[in-house]
Amino acid sequence: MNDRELSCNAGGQFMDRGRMNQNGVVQPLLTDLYQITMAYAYWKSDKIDDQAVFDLFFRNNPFHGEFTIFAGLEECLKFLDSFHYSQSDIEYLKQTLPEGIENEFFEYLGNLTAREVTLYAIDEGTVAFPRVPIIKIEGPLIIVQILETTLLTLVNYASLMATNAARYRMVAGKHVNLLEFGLRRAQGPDGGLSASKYSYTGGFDGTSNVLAGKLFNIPVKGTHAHAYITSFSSIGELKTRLLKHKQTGVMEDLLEHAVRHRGMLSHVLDVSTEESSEGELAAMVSYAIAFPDGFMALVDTYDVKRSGLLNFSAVALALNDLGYHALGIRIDSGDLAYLSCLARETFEKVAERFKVPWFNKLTIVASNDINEDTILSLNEQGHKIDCFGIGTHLVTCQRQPALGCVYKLVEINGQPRIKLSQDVEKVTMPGNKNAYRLYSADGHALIDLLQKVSEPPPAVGQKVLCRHPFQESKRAYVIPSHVESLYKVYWKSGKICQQLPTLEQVREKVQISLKTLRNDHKRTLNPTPYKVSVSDNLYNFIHDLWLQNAPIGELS
Ligand SMILES: Nc1ncnc2c1ncn2[C@@H]1O[C@H](COP(=O)(O)OP(=O)(O)OP(=O)(O)O)[C@@H](O)[C@H]1O
Ligand SMILES: O=P(O)(O)OC[C@H]1O[C@H](OP(=O)(O)OP(=O)(O)O)[C@H](O)[C@@H]1O
Ligand SMILES: O=C(O)c1cccnc1
Ligand SMILES: [Mg+2]
Repeated sequence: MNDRELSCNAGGQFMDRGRMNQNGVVQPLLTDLYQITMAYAYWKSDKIDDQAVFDLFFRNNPFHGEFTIFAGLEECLKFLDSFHYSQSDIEYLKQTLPEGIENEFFEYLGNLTAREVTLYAIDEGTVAFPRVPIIKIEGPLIIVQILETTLLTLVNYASLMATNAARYRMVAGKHVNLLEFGLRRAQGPDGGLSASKYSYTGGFDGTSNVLAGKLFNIPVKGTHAHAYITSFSSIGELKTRLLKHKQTGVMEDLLEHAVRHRGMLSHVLDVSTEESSEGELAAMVSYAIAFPDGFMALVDTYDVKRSGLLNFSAVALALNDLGYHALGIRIDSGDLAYLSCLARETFEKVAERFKVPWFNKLTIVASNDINEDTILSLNEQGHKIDCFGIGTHLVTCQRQPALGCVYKLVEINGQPRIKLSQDVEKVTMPGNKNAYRLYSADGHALIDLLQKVSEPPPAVGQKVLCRHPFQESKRAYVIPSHVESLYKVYWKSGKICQQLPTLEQVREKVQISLKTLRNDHKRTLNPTPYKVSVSDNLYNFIHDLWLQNAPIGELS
């Protein structure tokens, strides 16, 4: 990937020197104004040396599921690495912030970096659960506060998208190809690029988005649109019919071969050539001449049975005469179960009748408003689809458009902080915590456990009391066969401190991590919630602090 081009292409007008490694729109001013006004107020009240700990976590899994895939970490680290306000940022803030802000504050901002920040995170691509912070950040209050919005925007959609894609992969199974076709429907250009990147992370095989292919090294794939077929209305419009034989190099008339096969096929397939579209035949011939080794045709423009499959088979057999193998078809409307079975039957008939066994293996791509439920339903009905092209519902995350990660202050100057709420679900877990995943002997994740950092980590083979964070009666003893400490230090003293995995490795991690989850946590209908717990010590600490902070009402 050429990082400089990434910046130029994706947000060139905003790019400053030193921000070469990331989409150019990701920069310190990509934040909410209140982070900067708070920074001034903190600064004015002499809080510049205060040390804070913030947790970044979500409260509910998306898509009525019981897991989330954590994604976006690498972008967060690049953001920390390049964090500084440029001269023009400072000029803009001077004009924009309310009058009366002291000039020394702007000098302070101009020198601000993320050097004194420490960021802990779980590995990108790992399954994550509600309330277990996926990122924990420590450092000077002003800078860690300022990072809130940008880190959230980098994690929220990335994780939502990777989770959505992983869910599509789970219902489609390992052997079906999944292509992301959503750029035209995505939430703007940047949403489109992120969608392509994180759907690949979540388990898609490729994208139609060419820039995403170039920037992230994702396989780019595609077929053609109905416009190509409808741009031809008769064979008379074909300006060239000639194609070089792959082996002999002799130029031959591809149309002539196709018309001859079409006549024979009409008997084999029991459809009349009269009813099929001549324009469609012409379009397919011309496309085959352009891509003789990659011929993939859209067959639903007029009528899949009466026209598309007949014309496709005729052109594919014509290509075969000239030494080429077609790739397959795409169906973009109608009953995809029925039509894919019809297409496969057609190919099997042609394979047998014309002695072309590879016809059995032609790829059938299906598209058209596909979502998780459509795939589940197609699976139930039985279908012969090898590849789904999925756009709108994947990239817009139609079933749940936001993940809802939040960023909460949990400790300041060594003192825990708690945010109370009428809604117990929204009460924050105070203090600086560590997170562990406890595994059973068969390798499945049993429970996540949060503890105070001062507590010793749980040990293999030793009984640990795991408590529900808020419901006193819910607790369990767990004897782990394996204990995973979930946090690694990813950023410290101005440096990325771990070898960052490639996108490919994060994609693999997703599948490995999902395998550690029991199937009942992953099923689509009424999945079992995965347990997230706190140690006895942390439980008591939370509840004491809660009581200390909750005002006592008076009735009169
Ligand atoms: N066998 C099937 N089972 C369940 N859903 C299906 C099946 N076949 C197709 N679908 C879905 O049904 C919807 C059909 O869309 P729609 O009603 O727009 O019809 P269409 O086939 O696209 O018609 P048109 O030719 O007018 O575009 C799509 O969302 C598609 O993914
Ligand atoms: O359906 P999606 O999951 O979003 O997948 C992408 C869609 O984009 C293309 O056509 P487009 O929708 O632009 O036009 P069409 O519906 O008229 O084919 C393609 O043919 C798919 O139908
Ligand atoms: O290549 C395709 O078939 C494609 C690409 C984008 C949208 N719909 C289809
Ligand atoms: Mg469509």
